[in-house]
Amino acid sequence: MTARISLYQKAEQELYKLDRSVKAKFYDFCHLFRDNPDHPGLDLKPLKGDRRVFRAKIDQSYRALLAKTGVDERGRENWLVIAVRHRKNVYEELSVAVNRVTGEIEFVDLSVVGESVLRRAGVTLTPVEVEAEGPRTTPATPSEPLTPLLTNITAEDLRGLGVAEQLIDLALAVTDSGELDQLLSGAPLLSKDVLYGLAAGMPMDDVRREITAQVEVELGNDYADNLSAAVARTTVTTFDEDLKAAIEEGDFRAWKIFLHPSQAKLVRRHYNGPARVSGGPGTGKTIVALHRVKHLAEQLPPGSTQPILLTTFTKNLTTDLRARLASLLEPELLDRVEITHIDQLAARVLSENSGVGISRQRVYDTVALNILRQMLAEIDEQRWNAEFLLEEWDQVVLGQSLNTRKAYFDARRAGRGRSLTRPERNQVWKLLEQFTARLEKEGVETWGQAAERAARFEMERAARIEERQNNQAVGGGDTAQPDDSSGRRYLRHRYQHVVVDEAQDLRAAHWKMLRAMVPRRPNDLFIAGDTHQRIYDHQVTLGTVGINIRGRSTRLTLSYRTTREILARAIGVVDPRKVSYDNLDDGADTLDGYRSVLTGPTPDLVACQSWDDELVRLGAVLTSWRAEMSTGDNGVRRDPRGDVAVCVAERDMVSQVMHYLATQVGISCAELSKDGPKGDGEVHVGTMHRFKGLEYQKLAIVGVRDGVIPRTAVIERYREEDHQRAAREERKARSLLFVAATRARDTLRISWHGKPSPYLPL
Ligand SMILES: Nc1ncnc2c1ncn2[C@@H]1O[C@H](COP(=O)(O)OP(=O)(O)OP(=O)(O)O)[C@@H](O)[C@H]1O
Repeated sequence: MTARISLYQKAEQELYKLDRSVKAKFYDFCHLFRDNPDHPGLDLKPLKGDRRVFRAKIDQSYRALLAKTGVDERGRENWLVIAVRHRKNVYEELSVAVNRVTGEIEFVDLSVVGESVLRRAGVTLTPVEVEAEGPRTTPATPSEPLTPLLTNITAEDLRGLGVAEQLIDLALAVTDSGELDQLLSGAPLLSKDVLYGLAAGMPMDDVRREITAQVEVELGNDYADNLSAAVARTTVTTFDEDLKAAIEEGDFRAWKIFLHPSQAKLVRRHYNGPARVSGGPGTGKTIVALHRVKHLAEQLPPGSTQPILLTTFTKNLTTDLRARLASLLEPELLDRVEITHIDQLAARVLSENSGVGISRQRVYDTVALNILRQMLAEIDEQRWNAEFLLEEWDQVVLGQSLNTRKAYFDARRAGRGRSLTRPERNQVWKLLEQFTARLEKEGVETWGQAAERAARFEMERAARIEERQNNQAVGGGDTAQPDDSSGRRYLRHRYQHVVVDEAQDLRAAHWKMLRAMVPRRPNDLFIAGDTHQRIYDHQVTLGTVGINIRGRSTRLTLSYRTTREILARAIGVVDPRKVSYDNLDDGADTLDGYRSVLTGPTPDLVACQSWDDELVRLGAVLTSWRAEMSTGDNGVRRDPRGDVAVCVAERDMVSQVMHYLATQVGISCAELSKDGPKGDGEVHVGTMHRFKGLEYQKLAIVGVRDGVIPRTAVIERYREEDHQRAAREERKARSLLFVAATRARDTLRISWHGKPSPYLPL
């Protein structure tokens, strides 16, 4: 009799942690088991508690726990490996169940539960093998008058929210977060999410709406006994296709195979229009966006016309997205996707339309600001300062595509701080006309201007497409006629689907351009972003640029990247009690319920005497990190290249840090540029802006002092003349530090000299 083997997600995670030699033996075990589950060497036996669960021998010390989930049409038995563990941690009471909310197979690992909790809940565990440790726990004793961690919650509540049956009494017996951690380290995902949510103070209704309802499916009456149907609903790795690779590649492959149910639901959902996913750093927004692209690509017919656009704000992130997508998609599916960063896309639209406009060198706002300053000095303009005018131009004039003075007089200036009288608007308009003429004369345009022009071209095209479709509907011509405006493209929408990552930083013009590039129909735009991480000045209400996400917004709350210790401090930086964040629409976004299941060392917050002192201490820490990381599991040496980074608060510090580390400490560095790391130096060094979207195992942030984070001089100046602008600058500085701090996976160290930044949670 042959068998088919699949692997439960939890079991796969357990495997990652085992010694290489045990992994190899497990692989051999699977081969043997597939050929003949009754092979005497495997010693397959049911447990006494749940007779659907069997144990089998991998080697002298390790056992596999398996559930027989059915027999296929060829008479082959289907087995699911639910756990791989040392024999002393195999107990007769272990069981599998089908979750009443998700309909998925669940295995509750009671072997990790703390003694005191087992005792309070009156649970006894009997080791399967005689020579293993004696029974765990004694019956409940009444002498522990401890207050439960979860109060005002009943067993029935937990059951309704989808907590695994075996965990309910135990969860109610837990008295502190340490016990909860221990209990949940072996728990099914939904139970983990629900219980962590409740423990973090999420109201029950929110847990039901944001966690349980997200993964709920309709189940028939016999769901509890039908393991075969339950396996079909559960994400598993099959032995034939993925198992070897999964074992060999370890955790790095996890996200490619297992999406959290709340992530998977977003990936596969049918949306009647634009949809948005939000969530704190590391909650998997990018992963969801990548899987969404895969899902959309799979629905499309073959071809290489790239009907899906995956775009993001910065150039270096497209490199990362491209690499991740290439590892997720077959080449033929990859051919259906274009990956371009948003400015590059705008530039392409402009070059395709170059016959219509003039081509100018594109410059950053800092260059434009200098030109404007110079112009104001030349004409001796004292009433308006350059920063205010540039912002007014970028946000109001360009932001709303205002082409005439009349339009500017009528324009809404919401969020701009001070109001302007009609004569003042007249003055401002005149100065801005002079300024744009000056830019033109110098042969330059800002990226904001370029985006605006590109949006206009695309909107005009969209209008022509619509017109032609209307004509066609009443008996007119073909929609695939050449479009004269570019001469290179046909008159149809560029894309069928657009997926956007880091959405919080896009400009209004970018959104208008994207909106025009894709027809208005289901699944047109999928938008991932977190407004707590907005580090540029572009705040957009999507509704005003024709993108309606109402009723199609979902928030992810579980961080996969950052430890709980790091999150706790990072949340203090954005301080949701003091600062409010938008939801890319008219409402507010929050980080409520944002949590991590990972734990690690408490971040180091280090006060230094001077910048030199900061450098010396940084060098010492990096040296110790290198030593620690170079010796991996089992003493095998490992190259920590690219896993450690130094993030600096001021531009000048990049070269200073790199020079110091290279010459005084002997650590080679790679500067994080707009295109990603330059060279293959061991430690990446860059400014906070460059860290957007990236992650590192260990991260040091240096120079986090008052006056720099935030730039007090700039803020004080604004505070006098433009209150809202000052508040915006402060919020941006908080977000910058928040983005930087949440790039660390395991270890975070923040240092400063002089007075620390007021945003540091000291
Ligand atoms: N289902 C999953 N299984 C395993 N790992 C995951 C999963 N989802 C996300 N991750 C991991 O968590 C980390 C963060 O994911 P991702 O970059 O998608 O988060 P994000 O929400 O886009 O973060 P940020 O807002 O900080 O850019 C990555 O290392 C990713 O591989």
